[in-house]
Amino acid sequence: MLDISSLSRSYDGTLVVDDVTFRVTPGRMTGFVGANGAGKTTTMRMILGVLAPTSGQVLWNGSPITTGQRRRIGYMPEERGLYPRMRVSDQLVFLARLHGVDRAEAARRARELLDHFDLGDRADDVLDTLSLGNQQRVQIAASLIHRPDALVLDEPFSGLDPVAVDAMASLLAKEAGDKPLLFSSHQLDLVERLCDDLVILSHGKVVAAGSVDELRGTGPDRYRVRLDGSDAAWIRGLRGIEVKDVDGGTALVDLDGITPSELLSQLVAKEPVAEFTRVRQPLSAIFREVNR
Ligand SMILES: Nc1ncnc2c1ncn2[C@@H]1O[C@H](COP(=O)(O)OP(=O)(O)OP(=O)(O)O)[C@@H](O)[C@H]1O
Repeated sequence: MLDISSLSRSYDGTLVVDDVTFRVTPGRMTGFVGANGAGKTTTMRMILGVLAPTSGQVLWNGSPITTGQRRRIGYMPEERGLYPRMRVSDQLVFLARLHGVDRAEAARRARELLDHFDLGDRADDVLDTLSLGNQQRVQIAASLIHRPDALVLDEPFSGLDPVAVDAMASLLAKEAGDKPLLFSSHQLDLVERLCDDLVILSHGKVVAAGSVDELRGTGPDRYRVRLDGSDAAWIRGLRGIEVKDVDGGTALVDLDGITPSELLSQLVAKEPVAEFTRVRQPLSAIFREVNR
């Protein structure tokens, strides 16, 4: 269990991470989102210990994290940091060796990851001869090379095409298994699809955190209603709802003091109902709301 506890960081007296607290639960993918400059990278650097917090701490299984435990985190830094002129496999073996993995195991693990990532035939190529997307895959492989106990990945999916994103995401989920996995992203649709939990940062503060399901359920109690008839305008006259939109036989309504069954009863009393669906907020709406 990885806990970020009241972490703050200031630069020249300006707080850029402000009392940030959240949990990265093992076995659940946690997405870390926020506008440019919100403080995601700074927070991740403090988790890894490459940047000292002004105050607060990082806990591993309830106790302040040690240097040894930090070394067991797989980190993909924003600035990346592989050697462009080094062969792909040599690079992975080198990184594994830095983590204390013996040479034979490092070579085996590098081969295994490259095969998983469909890069087996590029193992002996120099990194910068690979496409940017494939270099990105190698970066992800590098964060996994020492079989880490947790993963902290800064924008791991940037630059990948949608098919590669899905492939990488399922490999990451498999590799992470029941370990904590935190990743930052600007791609909200992707975060919504992949993550179990979400932390939204705005101007250095956590403005929303929880399971994606919980967060999407926090908006208005909104329903889409499709009637058999061609004009749903009459529902504006019903009590206990606020009609947001009417388009032919379809209407979007927020409940305002009545239950869904009460609304449905009022509707069917007048006309057959072809569809009655709860509309959950997309993540993009929550994101806009908290960043206002
Ligand atoms: N070394 C530094 N010196 C001064 N200010 C810094 C330094 N590093 C980061 N900052 C500032 O801290 C704030 C947070 O930056 P950070 O990189 O953590 O945001 P971010 O959420 O990762 O942004 P992005 O999504 O654009 O990568 C920004 O205002 C940035 O300018």
